[in-house]
Amino acid sequence: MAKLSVNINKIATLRNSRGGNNPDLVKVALDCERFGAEGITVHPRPDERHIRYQDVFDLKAVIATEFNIEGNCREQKFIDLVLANKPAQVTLVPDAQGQLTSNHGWDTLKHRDYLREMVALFKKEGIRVSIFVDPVEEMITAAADTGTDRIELYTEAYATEYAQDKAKAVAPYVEAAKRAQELGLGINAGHDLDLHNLSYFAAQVPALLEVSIGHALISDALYLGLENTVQMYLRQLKN
Ligand SMILES: CC(=O)[C@@H](O)[C@H](O)COP(=O)(O)O
Ligand SMILES: NCC(=O)COP(=O)(O)O
Repeated sequence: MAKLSVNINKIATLRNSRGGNNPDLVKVALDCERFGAEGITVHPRPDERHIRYQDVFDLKAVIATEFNIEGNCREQKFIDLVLANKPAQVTLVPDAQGQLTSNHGWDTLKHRDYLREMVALFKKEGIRVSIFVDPVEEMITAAADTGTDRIELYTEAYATEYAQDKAKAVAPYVEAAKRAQELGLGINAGHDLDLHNLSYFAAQVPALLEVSIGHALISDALYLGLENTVQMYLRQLKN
């Protein structure tokens, strides 16, 4: 069964909107672990609009499951942060500065030499490396040439097309995973996976090791916890 790594970026977004420590990011990470999550994912961005660099140190000190740090290794600050914390896994994502969210995988052909250098740097420190890629055969093949341990398949296209034709939506991911398997690469996946599209993806894509899920999971936590919470507030007003 693929592991679930919970991406807690959105908890930090909410916390930062008031400047205090509510919700408490570290507590949420520990709660996710207590409830069965097998990993915690964060994606610190250069503007620190959600995960702050200090959060990474605070999380690393306490979490017991797999810590996965995602980000763009073109930022020296990101490289230093990862090397200082030595997470179980670093996922290299080619986002531009100020980008709203991740929207494409690496061009592993164009950036093969650079990625090879980055992969070696992190692996030397005992950190597993995963490269974020679109489900395109040449990109998977060139990713293997970098020496990376794993790839993370960027699943936004699957999530968007799922409602219309799920078999067609998943087909490129199945092919990409087969190619990755042939090349000896581990397979992760993420972006816009949710309660509707996840089980089909996990059933169809061979050798899936890990999914990282944030936006939908945190949104669902609000929906599913809202009834209890409203009732608790109402109880406070009764006397
Ligand atoms: C790498 C990836 O797939 C993203 O989903 C990312 O981790 C989310 O980042 P934001 O929370 O900033 O949208
Ligand atoms: N790597 C993908 C991730 O961490 C979470 O993506 P999303 O569920 O927030 O779209």
